Amino acid sequence: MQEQLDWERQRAAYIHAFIRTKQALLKSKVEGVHADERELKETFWNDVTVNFSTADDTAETISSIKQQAELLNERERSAALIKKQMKTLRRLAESPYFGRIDVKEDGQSEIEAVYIGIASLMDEQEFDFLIYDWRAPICSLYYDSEPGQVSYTAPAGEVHGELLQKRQYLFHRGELEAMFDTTIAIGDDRLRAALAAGASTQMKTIISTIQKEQNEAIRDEKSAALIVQGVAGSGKTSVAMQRAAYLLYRQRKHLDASQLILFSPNRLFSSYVSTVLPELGEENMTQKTFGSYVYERLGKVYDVEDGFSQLEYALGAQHDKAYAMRMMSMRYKASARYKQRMDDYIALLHVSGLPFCDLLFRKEVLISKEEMKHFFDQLNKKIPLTNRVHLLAEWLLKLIIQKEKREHLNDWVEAERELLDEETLFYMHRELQKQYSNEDVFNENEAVDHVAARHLVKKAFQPLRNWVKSFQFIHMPLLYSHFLRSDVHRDITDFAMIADWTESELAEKRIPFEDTTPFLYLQDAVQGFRVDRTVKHVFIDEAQDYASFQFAYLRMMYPKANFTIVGDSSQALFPHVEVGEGFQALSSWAGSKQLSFHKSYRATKPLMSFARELLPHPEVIEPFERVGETPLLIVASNSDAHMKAVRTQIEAFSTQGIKTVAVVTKTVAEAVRAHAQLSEWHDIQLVARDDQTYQNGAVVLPVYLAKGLEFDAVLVFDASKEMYVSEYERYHLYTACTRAMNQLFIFATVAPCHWIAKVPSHLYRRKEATTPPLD
Ligand SMILES: Nc1ncnc2c1ncn2[C@@H]1O[C@H](COP(=O)(O)OP(=O)(O)OP(=O)(O)O)[C@@H](O)[C@H]1O
Repeated sequence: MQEQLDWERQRAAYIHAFIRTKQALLKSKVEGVHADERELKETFWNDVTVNFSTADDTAETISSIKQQAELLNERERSAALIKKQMKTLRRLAESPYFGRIDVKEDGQSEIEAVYIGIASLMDEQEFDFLIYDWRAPICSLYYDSEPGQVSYTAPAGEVHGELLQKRQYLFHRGELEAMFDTTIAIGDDRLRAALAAGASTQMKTIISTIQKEQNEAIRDEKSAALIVQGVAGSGKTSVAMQRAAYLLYRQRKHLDASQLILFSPNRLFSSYVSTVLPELGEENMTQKTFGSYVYERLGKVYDVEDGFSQLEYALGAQHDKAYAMRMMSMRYKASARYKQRMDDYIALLHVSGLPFCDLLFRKEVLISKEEMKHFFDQLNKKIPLTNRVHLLAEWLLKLIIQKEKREHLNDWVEAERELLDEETLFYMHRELQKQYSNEDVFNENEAVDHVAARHLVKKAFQPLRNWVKSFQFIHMPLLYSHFLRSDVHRDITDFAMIADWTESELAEKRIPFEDTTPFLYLQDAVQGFRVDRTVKHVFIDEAQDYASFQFAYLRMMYPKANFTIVGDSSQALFPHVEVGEGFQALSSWAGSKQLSFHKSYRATKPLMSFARELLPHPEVIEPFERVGETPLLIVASNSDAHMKAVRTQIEAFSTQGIKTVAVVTKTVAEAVRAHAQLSEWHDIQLVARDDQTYQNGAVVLPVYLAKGLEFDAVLVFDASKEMYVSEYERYHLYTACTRAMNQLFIFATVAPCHWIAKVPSHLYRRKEATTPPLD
């Protein structure tokens, strides 16, 4: 083995030297391009013949400017390309490869040693790949296969052969530190080492330790929708991110990062994953949250409730007398049944027509809703509904122009003209003088009056044009309530109450979160769907929190896109989604492929063995073998003792130098209260909104903002008896516990909730905390 290690060290040194030479070459190349660029900029006008005397001269001038600009652009593009190559080389210099497979293809006499790294490195003179990009087809064998007969799919078809050996390498600052031969997939030791390095506030890449089941998801190129149901910590987000990098590499001729979009659960999460693609040498993709998308579309006109406010209500407003009704409203409106009923309703709109709003100008009706209805109804009903709406908009805009022309004679114009300030009048004079500078006869004052009147009328009419262009002449709240009042909902108990409540919200221009997607859908159905055909791939993370209605909507909005949808039903946090309902709906998508991940990598074995017992079917989760301490349940005799115990633990973590510590609460209100008390003693951050960022250290946050993230240590702030009661609060508790990588502490006053009480006692330690002496 020593002999082989020496040989590998020599090769590593050779590769290192090769990279250095290449770096030097690129450095001088980029300097040359920059020098060219500078010279081009300095001499730009020397090489352009500027002559505007005749049309031909002008055309020639423009063409020569264009030519120069193109030259400059070309230099800038080459400089950018070289810089990208230099960046890749810098990464390779640090750790050139992490794996090697020896493959003998059928029909070939030679054994090829394939070294695998973050990017490929080629010796162009020898036509030799010194390093293969991990995304190259042959590298699939590294992740999937054990030594023996193997095959992989190459662009030209299936390749068969024998895998003779698999080796892993550890580099530190460019130096080969260790290597291991392995017969199984990717050695557990390497993975354990990666996980033991602990949590960080930016997600890490996993390319050197991708597991077989993960590799299948990353490399799938056939499915129109790849759906991954995976337990907590099974690598769903990691897979989604490496898959994006994989697709960008494999389809690089016709796919770039701007055509990829990721729907993430919140902005904290967006920032957590934002470094993965750049680290893999790719541009970042666009990231959105569903809430931000809805806000973009409806937020200008309506007060749109966000998902987190809805959740806070669901978790904390049980005393509200409308609570049961609201919860029912959330579930029903998110369901596939509700969408189907809305589709049926929309299909009839071309006959039943639409409700309109009066167009008001200075508090008076300029065009009445009856006039609109009259125009709309006399249009041929065979014309699609959205086209008729557009025809009505055109007609309204024409009427507005006509009315605008007559408006300057009205008294208000005269009155407002008197109020125009000096500066505006001065500019009007100047404009007029410019316009009429060659004319002899010119009554300037009269002309200014005229211009001022036109200016005032135009300004006053502009909002009317915008109103029409944004289709506000359709009374959307009324249309939505017509749908609520239609008798298709008769099988829903007490639906009249839901309809009354929704109408009263809409009357105040408020849209409850559960109504946002249906409302948008109905609005788009009459105004025309604003689909985005440029997006080629949509990634949806934490998909368990999407209702089937939301999935259906997104699918329609991105008609040219394939989908990668990852989630875990056991982490369903949102009350509007019936657990598993959204996922079930996905199975009917044409061309979809479903994969399940059962192995959980994030937490140590004792932590995951405990957390899975919180679920109805713990057996489906397979914890990864990694040693650690069992969770500690601390039951305090009263709230003072409870607080003291939490404080003591945070202090202990700080002394131990643990970098990421999260105090996880059920709601934001609880987080604010906890933070108020803890911050008297510790330097601790509060994350109460999804636009806040988190650096290292201790943080208090509600579970729905912690979802998707991970921490070295997690303290479940309060898991007392009355805190986690219902079935879906059970999933909140599970989500909170599964954020921990290495240490988990659960606090309760008097008694823990029954979800914890039913966990077998050998899976955790228990400690009592009594009233502390006064500080
Ligand atoms: N193959 C792997 N190699 C190294 N680390 C991995 C691998 N798979 C997962 N991990 C690590 O496990 C942790 C959990 O991964 P990730 O966040 O992708 O899981 P998830 O399924 O999205 O989790 P959750 O649903 O609980 O948020 C991360 O630290 C990730 O780096």
